[in-house]
Amino acid sequence: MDAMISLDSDTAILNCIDLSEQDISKSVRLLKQACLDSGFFYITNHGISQELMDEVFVESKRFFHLPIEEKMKVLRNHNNRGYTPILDETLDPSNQINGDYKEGYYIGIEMPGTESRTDRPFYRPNLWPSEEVLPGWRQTMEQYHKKALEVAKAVSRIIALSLDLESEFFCKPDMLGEPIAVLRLLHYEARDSDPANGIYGAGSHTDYGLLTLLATDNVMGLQICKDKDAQPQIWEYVKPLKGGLIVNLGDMLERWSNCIFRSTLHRVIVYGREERYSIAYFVEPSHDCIVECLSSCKSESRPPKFPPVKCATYLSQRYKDTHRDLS
Ligand SMILES: O=C(O)CCC(=O)C(=O)O
Ligand SMILES: [Fe+2]
Repeated sequence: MDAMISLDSDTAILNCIDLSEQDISKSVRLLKQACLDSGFFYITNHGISQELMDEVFVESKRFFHLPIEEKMKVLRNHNNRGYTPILDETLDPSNQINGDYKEGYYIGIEMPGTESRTDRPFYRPNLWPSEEVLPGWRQTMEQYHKKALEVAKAVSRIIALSLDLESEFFCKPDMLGEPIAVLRLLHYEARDSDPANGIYGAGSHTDYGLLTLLATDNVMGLQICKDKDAQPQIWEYVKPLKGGLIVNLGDMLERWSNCIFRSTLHRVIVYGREERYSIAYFVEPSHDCIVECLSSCKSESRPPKFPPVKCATYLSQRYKDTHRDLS
C-alpha cells in the first residue's frame, strides 16, 4: 500500500481521439498507441451534446440528494439494477476494510420479451425512481444510455481496426448487436481517502468488459496504474476533460487480444473533502458471447493465456465478488 495521497502524484498524459476525424488511420494510430501504453484515452466530438451530459449530472445529483428512505425504495435487486448505498461494493477486497465510499445507481439494458426470463439477468427490467419524485429522470437516463451505446460502437470500430480486424467485428449481432451495457451513476462521499488504512473512494480494480466510457465532473480523483504487474505500483491522476469522455479497456478485451491490450488498473482517491460525481458506461458483448482469444492475437510462441469464457458467466462472477450478498 502507498503511504500518502496528495495532489502531487503525476498526471497521466493520455492520447485524445477526435471521433469526428476523417482520417481514420490517424485515429487508429492514436488509439493503438494509447491501448499499448496505458489502456486509457480521451475521446472528443463523440456526438453526445454538452446539454445532455449536463442534464445527466443534474438528474444524478437530484437522485443522490433524495432522503435515504426514498433511495432505499429502489435498492439494488438481484438483477443488479437500482441503488447501491455507500460501502455496498468493495472493488479491492485485499486492500479495503469497509468498502467503497461511494453510492451508485445501475441502469442496464431492458429487452422487450425478456421480463420473465430469469436466466438472462442482464436483460431484465430496470428499477426507476417514481415519476412523481423525479419527473423526467427516466427519459434522460434512457436517452443517455442510447447515445452512449452509439459512441461505444464508434470506438469499438477503431479498436477493431487497431487489432487488424474488420471494423464491424465488435458490432456483430452476438456482440454489441445485443449488448450488455450498464449505465452507472456514481457519487463519492466527501471523505478523504486514506490508502494506508484501506479507505478509498473506489478500490483499485479493472473493468470487466470490452470498454468503459466515463464522464466526470471537474473534481480530480481518478488514478490509473499503467503497469499492473510493477512493484511498487505507480499511480497517476487522470484529469477531467470538459466535454470529452475518458475511455478505458476492460478484461474481456484483454482476453480477446491475449494481453496485447491490457485492462488497466484504476481507482478513485478523494481528497480535500470534496464530493465527486461521475457517470460510467460499461460496455460488454451479448449475454451468450464466448470471449476467446482472437486468431490474430495468438501464435505458436504466444498461445492463448485465458480459456474461453461466456460473457454472462464472467460478469456475474465479478459482480458477485465485489458486491455485498443481497441475501
Ligand atoms: O468514478 C470514476 O472516475 C471511476 C469509476 C470506476 O472506475 C468504476 O465505477 O468502475
Ligand atoms: Fe472502473
